[in-house]
Amino acid sequence: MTEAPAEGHHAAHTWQEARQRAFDCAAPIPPGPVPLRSALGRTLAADALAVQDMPHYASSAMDGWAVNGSGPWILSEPGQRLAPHQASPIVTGGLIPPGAKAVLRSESGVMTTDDDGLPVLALGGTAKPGEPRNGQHIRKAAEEAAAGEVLLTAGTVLNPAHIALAALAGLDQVEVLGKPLVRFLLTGSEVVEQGVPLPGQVRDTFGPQLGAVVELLGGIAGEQLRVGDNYEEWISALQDIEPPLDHLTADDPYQETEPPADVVITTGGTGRSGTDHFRRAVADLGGRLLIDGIAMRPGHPAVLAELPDGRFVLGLPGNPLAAMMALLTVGAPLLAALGHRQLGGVGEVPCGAMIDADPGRTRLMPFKLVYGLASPAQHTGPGMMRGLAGADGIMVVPPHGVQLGELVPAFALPWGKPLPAPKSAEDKPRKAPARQAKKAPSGPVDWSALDA
Ligand SMILES: Nc1nc2c(c(=O)[nH]1)N[C@H]1C(S)=C(S)[C@@H](COP(=O)(O)OP(=O)(O)OC[C@H]3O[C@@H](n4cnc5c(N)ncnc54)[C@H](O)[C@@H]3O)O[C@H]1N2
Ligand code: MOO
Repeated sequence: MTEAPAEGHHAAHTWQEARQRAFDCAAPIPPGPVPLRSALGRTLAADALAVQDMPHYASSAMDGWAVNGSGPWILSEPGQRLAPHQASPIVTGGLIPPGAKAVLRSESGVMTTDDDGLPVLALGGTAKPGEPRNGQHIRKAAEEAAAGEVLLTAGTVLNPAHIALAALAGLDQVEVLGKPLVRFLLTGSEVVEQGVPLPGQVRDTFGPQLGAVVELLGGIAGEQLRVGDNYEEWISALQDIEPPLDHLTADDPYQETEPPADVVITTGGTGRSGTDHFRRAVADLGGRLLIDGIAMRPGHPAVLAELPDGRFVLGLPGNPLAAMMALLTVGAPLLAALGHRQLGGVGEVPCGAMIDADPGRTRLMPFKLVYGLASPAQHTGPGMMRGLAGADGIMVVPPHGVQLGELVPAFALPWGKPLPAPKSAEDKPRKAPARQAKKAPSGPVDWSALDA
């Protein structure tokens, strides 16, 4: 389907084309090892095996004495081989000495003397008859797993217990599917990071937000770099957006420092004014544009490029809501492709309003669900965040508009609940024929909640 070009002078992709192109242009990042401390939420690319028996030695489960045979026992030095009727002190987790058959808990034994006045250990205290049974209170070697046993299978999404198990198994790192590392280049000399902005200044919405959204979209949020509106700053930031050298810790075998980014997300500078440098910077670096504008609103100036070193650069418009819509349209499929995931589906919701046509462009409208109908949110200007902050999802309104009650394509927010499942056939609203203006049904819908 070809839509008319969006505002401006260049042919843009449709919303659907842009999503698909962002997904198709990237290949999954190959698997690689990560240290256990970075493995949470990662997907195992290969089975994780026990490096050695677990536990790898027989140990005591109690504080007390390792004993051989029945009492009374003559005490010997800890760690030495025990002959029958010998015992030696041991603590929980201690290595069971050769010859030991069981562990007597400290509360079940007493030190006393034999007929010759020599010190011996005898049953006493809370000891039960027959205590200790053979093997009692000994954690046998390999009782959890034998060396080489598969503990976690490929495909497992690692939770904290999996990571602890891998550590217990003697692993320092695990092989996981690739996950895109994203760095941020936030531009604009009018942007301030804290306090109340003066006229002409604007509070930065991206710094506190983008990393979190990228993580929700399956990326790893890396460093943020800020530059003003000067072209030289822009280009050197895009060239050198690798971490500063003082982050390098040469003696850390697991690299505390970030590896090169897979994706750089820039904010602002996508327009075509003198201070908007995205396209020129990409061209000067020898990169190529993959998406140059999208026939959608808001977010139409979004750009996606690939640099000669393989990094993708996603240019988000400076307007905060526009940037989010561009990120969900282009960034989400790109990160999914790089991260071994499928292109997210687009669902449908019944529309709670009639939305006029806007030839040539798709509109992305934050909506709230009111009695099961998607009602366009208020406060959704490209520079506003209030509508999105309270939204249940985003409607993808086609250029020809939507009739009241008609099903409209929609997607859930990365931080929100999934869209409600479509209702059964009988109570599913009918798809109204496109472009056919119908009168709004005067059915028994209570709109009072919309005023809330
Ligand atoms: N003549 C035209 N002007 C504009 C067009 C157009 O088609 N023709 N499109 C408008 C649309 S739509 C958008 S979106 C913006 C895109 O602008 P840029 O990507 O070049 O972004 P900037 O100009 O740098 O900033 C736009 C706006 O966003 C604010 N901003 C920037 N960074 C932040 C931040 N970190 N936090 C909050 N707000 C930020 C900035 O102050 C501007 O108000 O172009 C329109 N113009
Ligand atoms: O398309 Mo702009 O991105 O509306 O704010």
